[in-house]
Order: sequence, then structure tokens, then C-alpha cells
Amino acid sequence: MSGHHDHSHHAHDDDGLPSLEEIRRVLADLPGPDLEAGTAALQREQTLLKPPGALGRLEELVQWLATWQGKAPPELTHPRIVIFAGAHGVAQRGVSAYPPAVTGQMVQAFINGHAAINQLAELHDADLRVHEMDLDHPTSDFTQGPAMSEEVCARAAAYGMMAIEPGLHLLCLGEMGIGNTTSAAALCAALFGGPASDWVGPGTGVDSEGIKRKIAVVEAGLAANPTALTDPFEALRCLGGQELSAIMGAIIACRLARVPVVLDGFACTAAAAVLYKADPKALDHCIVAHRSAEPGHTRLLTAINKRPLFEFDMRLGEASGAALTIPVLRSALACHLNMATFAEAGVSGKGEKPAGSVH
Ligand SMILES: O=C(O)c1ccc[n+]([C@@H]2O[C@H](COP(=O)([O-])O)[C@@H](O)[C@H]2O)c1
Ligand SMILES: Cc1cc2nc[nH]c2cc1C
Repeated sequence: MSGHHDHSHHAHDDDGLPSLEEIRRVLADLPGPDLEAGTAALQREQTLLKPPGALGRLEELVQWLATWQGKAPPELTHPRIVIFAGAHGVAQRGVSAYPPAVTGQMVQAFINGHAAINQLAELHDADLRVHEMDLDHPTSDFTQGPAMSEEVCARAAAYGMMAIEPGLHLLCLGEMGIGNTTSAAALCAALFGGPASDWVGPGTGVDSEGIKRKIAVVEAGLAANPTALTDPFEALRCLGGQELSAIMGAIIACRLARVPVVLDGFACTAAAAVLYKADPKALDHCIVAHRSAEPGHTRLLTAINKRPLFEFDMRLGEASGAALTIPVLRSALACHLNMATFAEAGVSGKGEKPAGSVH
């Protein structure tokens, strides 16, 4: 585990700004599943010493890893955890239980090893990286107009893409951003419709007055940004934040680099949903770790057709739920790699005639 911290907030872009058009072009030409690797994993699974399907979703997880790593058997010695932190203009509107300064303070806590994710990263021997996204320049308050210019949004996405490299076996994605459950709720309302109250919840723990304020802020955000309803990337630009753009970019980069992705809670899944809305196949290399206690997450999981692995009532963010999948995935892989086959163990297969039975 390392507490690597990256202060180079953005890639310099003197020759050619990254643009959302480029992201659209990449999305139109995404690599598909490696069905050969997936089938090879399935075929081994079917020989192993257990009734077919008896390891349930553990079997599915090994096939998913093989399919999206493009490798049978898959590997899991090099998982990475990435947290993107972003500052939100709407955080000034009384929508969080915590002050906006907590975003930067938590980044420092991640660097110092004080947070929940540090313990999980260390325990599970995962590389942890924290990327601060321009915290000195919060997004604009989206009740007054777009949260980001196209340039800021695209640059953050390009930065997220650069946080990933080929050779990683897994990416666990998380975020830190005071106010981002309001941003995520607005983004979900723009992408999938429904009243703001469908998508707003307590976040870090606001009371019922706070929830009313959040609903009003989301409604004002939708009213101030009519173009957000016309296109998923425009919704991200108008209502999202830099950490959400970076998460979106990282998900795309992982697809290109054949790195399977584990998504964490509500804000992280909302960023991923932008890609789903652009192309439902764009999240096929992603799983969702857990169902967050944030009520909008359940609705969002239905909208993007994902079934979470855990239901632990967590609502922390910072990739804490995603990190818990590492030991589960390793457990699945240990069985897949090391179990004997029926033949090797000398155990009779399903429906095999008892030895010495009378015909
Ligand atoms: O992961 C979740 O589902 C989740 C639910 C509620 C809150 N959070 C975290 O809390 C922060 C956002 O909450 P809020 O109340 O400031 O909008 C942000 O740092 C998230 O990582 C995360
Ligand atoms: C303390 C704290 C830790 C967090 N980690 C992720 N989001 C968070 C929000 C708060 C408020």
C-alpha cells in the first residue's frame, strides 16, 4: 500500500485540448469482451469438485475477471484503488452535513493513512492513489448555470484516463467531495428523469430540512441547465463535478487497458451512469460493489441494470465498499485455481452409475 498523492492537477494541454467529442469517439469504438478467455474459465469451472453453480456468484466473478482481463485464468496480485476528490460549488448551499473544507482535509487524511480506505488497502495489499482535482477551484454553483465549462469537464475526464495503465488486474474506484450526493442526484435526474425527491437522500447525514434544501437545489439546477437533458455528457458538464468526470474517464481507460472495474457508492455509480446512458455496453467491464444506504443508489442500480455484490448499509464513498470485493474476488480465484477436478480427486460425477451397480 502506498499513500501516493498526485499534485499535478491537470495534464497540460498546450497542443490540443482534450474534448468531449474525443471521448464520444473512443466510446464508439470500445473493445468488447474476450469471450475466449471467459469460455476457458467457464470450462475449467465446470470440471471442478462441486455441483455446477454451487459457488454461485463467485463463479460469475471469475468469468467476469477472465473476460475483461482477456486472460484465463485471470490474476489478482495487482489491484489498485483510486480516489478522485473534487470541490463543488453547490456545497455552499447548505446541502451537506459537513463544511466544504472537509474535502481537502480528507485528502490529507488519506495521505496520512487515517481513513477507512487506508486500512482496507493495507489489509488487502492494494495500491492506493488519491487524485486531488483542482480543489482550489470548485465547480460553479449549478443552480446558476453549468457547473463546468466543456474544457474543465473534458480535462478532468482526460486526467482520469491517465490515472490508469495496462497491467493492473483490477481498479476499485471511489470519490471524496462534500456536496457530491447533491450533484449525483441532479445528474441522475437529468439522465433518467423522475422528480428530484426520487434521487435526493441524506448523504453525509443532513436532516429533513437539509433534504428539502437538497431537493430545491436539484430542481433549481435542472431548471438552470435545460441542455443537461439533451445529452449525457452535457448532463455531466452542467451538473457533475471534476471527480465525477475523472471517474468517467478512468472507467473508459480501464476498458481500453483491459482492467476490470469495481464501482463504489452513489456518486461513483452516477458518474458511471453517464457512460451507460451513452452506450449501455460501456459498463460491461464494471461491477458495483455494494448497495449504498443512500436511497437514490437503489433506483440508480435499477436504471443501469446492475446487481450489487453486498448490502452492508455503507455510505462512506472513498472506495470502501469497492475495496471489500478484493478478498471476495481473491477467494473466488483461489477456488478456481486450486480446487481439484472430479477426475483428479477420484470423486464420482453427477449421475454417474455407482461402481459395481447391477445393470
Ligand atoms: O458512497 C456513498 O453512497 C455515499 C453516500 C453518502 C455520502 N458519501 C460521501 O460523502 C460525501 C458526499 O456527501 P454530501 O452529504 O456532502 O453530499 C462524499 O465525500 C461521499 O464520498 C458517500
Ligand atoms: C469524514 C468524511 C469522510 C469521507 N469519506 C468519503 N466521504 C466522506 C465524507 C466525510 C464527511
